[in-house]
Amino acid sequence: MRLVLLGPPGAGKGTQAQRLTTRHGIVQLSTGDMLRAAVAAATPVGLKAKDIMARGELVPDEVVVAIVADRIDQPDCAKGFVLDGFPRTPGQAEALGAMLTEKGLKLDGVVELVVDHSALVKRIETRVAEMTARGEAVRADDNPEALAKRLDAYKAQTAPLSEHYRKTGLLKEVDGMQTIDQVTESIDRVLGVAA
Ligand SMILES: Nc1ncnc2c1ncn2[C@@H]1O[C@H](COP(=O)(O)OP(=O)(O)O)[C@@H](O)[C@H]1O
Repeated sequence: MRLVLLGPPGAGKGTQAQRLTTRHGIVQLSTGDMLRAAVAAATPVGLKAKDIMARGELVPDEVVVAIVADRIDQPDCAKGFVLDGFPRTPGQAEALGAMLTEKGLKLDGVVELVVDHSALVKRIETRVAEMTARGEAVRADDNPEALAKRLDAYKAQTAPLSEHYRKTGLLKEVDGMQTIDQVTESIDRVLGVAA
């Protein structure tokens, strides 16, 4: 199964992607996690991405596309994957389409977690408070200024992808305001798969 998870920051993509991996034996490809790993390891990509990410802006398409292209060639992706945080721009969606066509693969679905934007700020504040309480490091972009930018970037560059995938018949919308378990059930339902 090859899936894309769409949804704004704080929509719960990471949580649901994780659940999809354990339930369906596919791998989670989170460009956010891959980029944060590159920043932590101070690789050339990490050095390029660090400040852009901390500001809440988008890393250039060619950087992210190259990372994903390398990753989906790895053997563990053969059984399928769920892309979390990619594609995020029309250019990335086009690059993904080309990449898959070239490999003779296709997407099975694009699941959009539909959430109330006013709830997102609260969710991210809660995530920060919980991580701080556990003594974990908080993400550099989990602050009000960067979050506002991430939401703006989503609205301007990522939200148009819903329309694109609706036209191709791949889009499946799920109410992301339900409980975590209910969202998981709804995803299984729209995909027509049982856990
Ligand atoms: N596909 C992508 N294209 C460009 N930048 C990306 C992409 N994925 C992640 N990033 C960078 O990493 C940051 C964090 O991404 P992510 O972990 O998916 O966070 P969230 O969905 O919570 O905003 C983004 O704000 C952006 O700077």
